[in-house]
Amino acid sequence: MRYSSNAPAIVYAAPGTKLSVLGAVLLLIAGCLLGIGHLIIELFSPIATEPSGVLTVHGNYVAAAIALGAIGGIAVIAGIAINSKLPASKKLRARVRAGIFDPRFGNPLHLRDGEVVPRVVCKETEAGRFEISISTLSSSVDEVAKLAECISARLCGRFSRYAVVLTEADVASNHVTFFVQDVTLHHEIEASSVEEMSPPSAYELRVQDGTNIDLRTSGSMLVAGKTRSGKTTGVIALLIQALLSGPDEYGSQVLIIDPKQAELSRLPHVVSLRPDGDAHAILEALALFAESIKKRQSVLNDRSAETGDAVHWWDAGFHVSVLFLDEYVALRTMFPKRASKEDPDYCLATFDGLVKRIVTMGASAGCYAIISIAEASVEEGGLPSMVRSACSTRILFRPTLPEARLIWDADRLADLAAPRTYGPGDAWFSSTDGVHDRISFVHFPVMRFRVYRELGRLLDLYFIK
Ligand SMILES: Nc1ncnc2c1ncn2[C@@H]1O[C@H](COP(=O)(O)OP(=O)(O)OP(=O)(O)O)[C@@H](O)[C@H]1O
Repeated sequence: MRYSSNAPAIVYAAPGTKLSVLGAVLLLIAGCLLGIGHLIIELFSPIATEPSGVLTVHGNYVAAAIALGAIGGIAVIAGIAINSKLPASKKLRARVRAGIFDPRFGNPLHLRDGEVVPRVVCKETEAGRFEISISTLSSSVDEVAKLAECISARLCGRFSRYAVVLTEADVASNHVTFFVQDVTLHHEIEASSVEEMSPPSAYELRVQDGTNIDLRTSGSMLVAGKTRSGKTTGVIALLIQALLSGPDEYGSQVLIIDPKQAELSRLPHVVSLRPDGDAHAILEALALFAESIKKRQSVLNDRSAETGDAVHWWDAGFHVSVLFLDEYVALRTMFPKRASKEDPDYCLATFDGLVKRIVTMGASAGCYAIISIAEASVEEGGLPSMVRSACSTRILFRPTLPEARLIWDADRLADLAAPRTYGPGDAWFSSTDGVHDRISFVHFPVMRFRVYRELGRLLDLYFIK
């Protein structure tokens, strides 16, 4: 199809609308024919020498009007029926095409007369989510990507709750995909008791309805966000799920390290700094966690040798083992940069070495670190690039684009649609599980029970077992 600056609006309408308009035109013509037939009778019957001839002509007009009226009526009804049965994706496609190509809406792609109009494909990926793909046939990727606002502006009426949340160009720059979703639809989990937080399986952690972290295909997690963004509550939602799985016989742990000496550090089995700032206990706990990875891996290796095939932790009856390092950047500053002769292991290098071992080696033995940083906008050097790249699940609470740039590569963010105003528990999330590789919006569980008390109770139960 080619662009025309004089094209009438109907050209870009949905097929049902086109049929209804055609039906309406036929009805109009039928009305005119009836009128003409009536006029013929009125004007010519008094003066005609052969009245039967006038009646025949009138009869022909009436017959034509009835035929056209019937066809027109059927076309109008069929058009309405087609429109009502049309899938939402097709309706959205028609609306977007009109918004982009109908000259009345301003020709945002600056197409010239006779130019081929880009192909628009729209599919509904799940309830309340659509992907609109527009080819870069006659315009550059940048020009097409700028259509996000124009598309959002066309999302009115039944699509008024929808917005473009992400724009992404394909690798070959052949088309740009706009991710449109119902921004009022809530997928969040609301749990009124801790039991409702049970994980769906031994290797999955629930984030929201339809979004789980699949630990089989992802590694350690990086969690960032400003203070009061819901970061700690979000991590607790994950820890509770690990605790509800219970310990296994292979040395699984739920180890919480909280250097802030805040609410978390008051819970049982949480490792914190000594009041004088000494962090030996933290290094010891990390060393034990790293040691447990070795032991678990050797169990898996023995099983693999026995069966002659790779045995995964989730097949071997292991439960997930989690290390939560709260305020990671602040925690690093607690360790001396240089060790003393008397205590050669007490230094930042030892801490970094242990964290590196855990995040790089842990996943294959079912051991995952959750590393939280208070602000994503940490100075360079605060968040070692090794940690950033090793953490394959990344979560940013109450995100802003400048913060997101420190968590994700710029090319993955360039296409994120204008950020909205986010509240506590709102986050951008990505994971390397093949499903959530693209950054998406999530809301972490709303837990309507005494979270810290339940966390403490579950920690006690976990370590008693
Ligand atoms: N998933 C959620 N949904 C709705 N509100 C939430 C959610 N998580 C947290 N909140 C609200 O946000 C407040 C701050 O949460 P939280 O303490 O987890 O933030 P934080 O980022 O860890 O802050 P800080 O760094 O100060 O500890 C909570 O008191 C709660 O009211």
